[in-house]
Amino acid sequence: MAELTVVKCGGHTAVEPRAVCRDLAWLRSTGHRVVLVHGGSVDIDRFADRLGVPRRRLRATNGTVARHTDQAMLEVVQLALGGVVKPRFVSELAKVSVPAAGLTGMDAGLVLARRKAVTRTVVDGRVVVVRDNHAGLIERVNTPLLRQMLASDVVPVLSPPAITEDGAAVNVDADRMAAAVASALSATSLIMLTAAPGVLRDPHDEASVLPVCHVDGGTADAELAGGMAVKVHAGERALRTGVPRVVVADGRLDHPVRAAMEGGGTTLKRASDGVRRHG
Ligand SMILES: Nc1ncnc2c1ncn2[C@@H]1O[C@H](COP(=O)(O)OP(=O)(O)O)[C@@H](O)[C@H]1O
Ligand SMILES: CC(=O)N[C@@H](CCC(=O)OP(=O)(O)O)C(=O)O
Repeated sequence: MAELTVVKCGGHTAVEPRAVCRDLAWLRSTGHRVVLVHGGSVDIDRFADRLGVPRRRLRATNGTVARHTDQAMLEVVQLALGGVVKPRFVSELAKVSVPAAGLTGMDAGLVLARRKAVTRTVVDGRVVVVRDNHAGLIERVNTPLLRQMLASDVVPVLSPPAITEDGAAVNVDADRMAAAVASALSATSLIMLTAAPGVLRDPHDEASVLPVCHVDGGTADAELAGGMAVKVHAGERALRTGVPRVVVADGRLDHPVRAAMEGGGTTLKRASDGVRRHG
C-alpha cells in the first residue's frame, strides 16, 4: 500500500499556500497519497475584525487560552476557513494539476465532535461559567469518504468546524483534527507545518530547534507556549494512536513539505519509546 501523508498547514501569513501545494504535487509524484488539513486562525481574526465581531478569549483554570466561539464567531470561522482559506488551497493545488476537494469536518459527517456544554473561564481571578461556546472535542473521523477520495486520486482539503451527532457546527482545533485524521487513516506520516523552524527548546530562540522532541503527557523537552503546546499534544496523540512519524516543521520555506520529509524540523517521539529503546 502506498504511503499516506497528512500535512497540516497553519494559518500564519508567512506560510505560503503556493509553496505547500507545489510540494504536495511533488509528494504525490513520489507515490504518496496526500491529505491536507488546514487551520487559519490568523484569517479568522482578520475577518472578525473586518466584520466587527468581537474576538474574545477563554482562559481555563490551568492557564491555557482558547478562542471564545459564540454564535457570531462560529459564523466567522465558517466564513474564513470554508469560504476563503480552503478555496485558496484548492486553487493552488489546481494550478499544479492536483485535483482537490475542499470539505469541512461537517461534510458527510467527516469529523464528529462533542460540544462542551459549559466552559469554565477565569475572569479577573474568578471562575465564570460560559454557555455559548460552540467548541468541542473530536470523537470520531468518518473514514470511508476519505478513502474513496484517495482511491479516486483526489486530495481531500479538510478544516474545522466539525459536526455534532445532532448536526450542529462545532469549532475544533485544526492540529487536533489533523492528528485525528492521520490516526483514523493509519497515515504513515503527519507533517505539521507552522511559522517556526520546528519545536524550539527556547521559544524565543529560533536557533534552539530540537531535531527530536520527546513528549509524555504534559511534559516535553521544550518550553511550549500557546499554539505549540496544542500542536505537540495533538502530535503525541497521533503517535499514541499508531501514526509512526510525526514532524513539526517550518512552513515558511520554499519547499516546506520536502524539507520535512527529508529530515527537517522536529520529529516527535514518545518519551516511553525512548526509554524502551535506550534503557
Ligand atoms: N517551543 C516552541 N517552539 C516553537 N514555537 C513555539 C514554541 N512555544 C511557542 N511557540 C509559538 O507557537 C507558534 C505555533 O503555534 P500556532 O501559532 O498555533 O501555529 P499554527 O497556526 O501553525 O497552528 C509558533 O509560531 C511560536 O510563536
Ligand atoms: C477551537 C479552535 O481553537 N479552533 C481554531 C480553528 C482554526 C485553527 O486551528 O487554526 P490554526 O491551525 O491556524 O491554529 C480557531 O478558532 O482558531
